[in-house]
Amino acid sequence: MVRKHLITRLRNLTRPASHLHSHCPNFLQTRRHFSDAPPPPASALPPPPPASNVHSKSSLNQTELNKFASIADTWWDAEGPFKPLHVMNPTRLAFIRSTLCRHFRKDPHCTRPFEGLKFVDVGCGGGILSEPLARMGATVTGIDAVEKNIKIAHLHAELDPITSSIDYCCTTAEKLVEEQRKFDAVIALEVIEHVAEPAEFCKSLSALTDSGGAILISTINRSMRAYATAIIMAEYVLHWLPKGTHEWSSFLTPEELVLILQRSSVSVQEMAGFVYNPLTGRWSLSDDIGVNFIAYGTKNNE
Ligand SMILES: C[S@@+](CC[C@H](N)C(=O)[O-])C[C@H]1O[C@@H](n2cnc3c(N)ncnc32)[C@H](O)[C@@H]1O
Ligand SMILES: [Mg+2]
Repeated sequence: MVRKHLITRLRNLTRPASHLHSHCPNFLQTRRHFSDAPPPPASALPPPPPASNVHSKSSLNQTELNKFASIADTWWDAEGPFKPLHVMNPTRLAFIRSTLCRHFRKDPHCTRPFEGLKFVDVGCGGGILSEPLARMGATVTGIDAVEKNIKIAHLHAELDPITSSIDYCCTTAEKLVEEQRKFDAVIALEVIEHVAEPAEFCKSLSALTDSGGAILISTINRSMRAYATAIIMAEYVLHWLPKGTHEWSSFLTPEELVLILQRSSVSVQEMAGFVYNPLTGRWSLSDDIGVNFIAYGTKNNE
């Protein structure tokens, strides 16, 4: 049901941008289905650069990286600043399992459905997503721009023979592109709102994806509700996250993410929201993409 709604919305969204602009003058208004924030000016998205531009700009935003470096030793403290990611993990893994099993025609009920597939976890932090992916059989490369994160991730993964196979490296997506690395699935959860150039970052993620491969990105919608819940509530009232973790202006709306990915040769096939139930303390998948959301896309044939 959730999936049906979103797939119908996505059919409209994933038509070429030029088509939307020329035949659907109300496009910016229809965005309000997804976001209650005022629409950005039409110039908010830069025009696509020429195809010959092979050198991506750096995705590094040193202010953001400093924030993560300062709390790196708390990655595996389930009650620490990364508690929200730990609590969200089963829900986001459910989405990843279901979309990638369909994508790669794997049995979602088997214990190691991703056996034989190469995944890269971009902005892996301490490895809280990389580890379960490895347990599900994937050959995982985890990369992060913060050296301390990679050290923690490596030390933790060493505790278990299955996760000790994860290849952790302190680097960036654009550097892996320069090394001509390719993966079956490229996953970047809760990273894009912390990078310097989201559109360039998506181009790098796309370049890392093998033809026929898949991309998964999760982030926070630039909506008023996200400002109220993901920033005011989470940082200033409930103290789930350190104050200043997120900049509202760095969030992308689902529509912007779809367009940026489209310009990077990635077609978004499905989106889902993550919603928090304060009574159970659990997250679940929803068609409400007004705050936290995840997108699954496929690399177009070039
Ligand atoms: C909120 S954490 C998400 C961690 C992990 N993806 C997860 O969801 O469990 C964001 C991570 O992205 C990393 N990061 C930020 N900018 C990056 C960049 N340009 N390239 C690689 N990693 C980056 C940070 O160091 C941090 O570990
Ligand atoms: Mg974040």
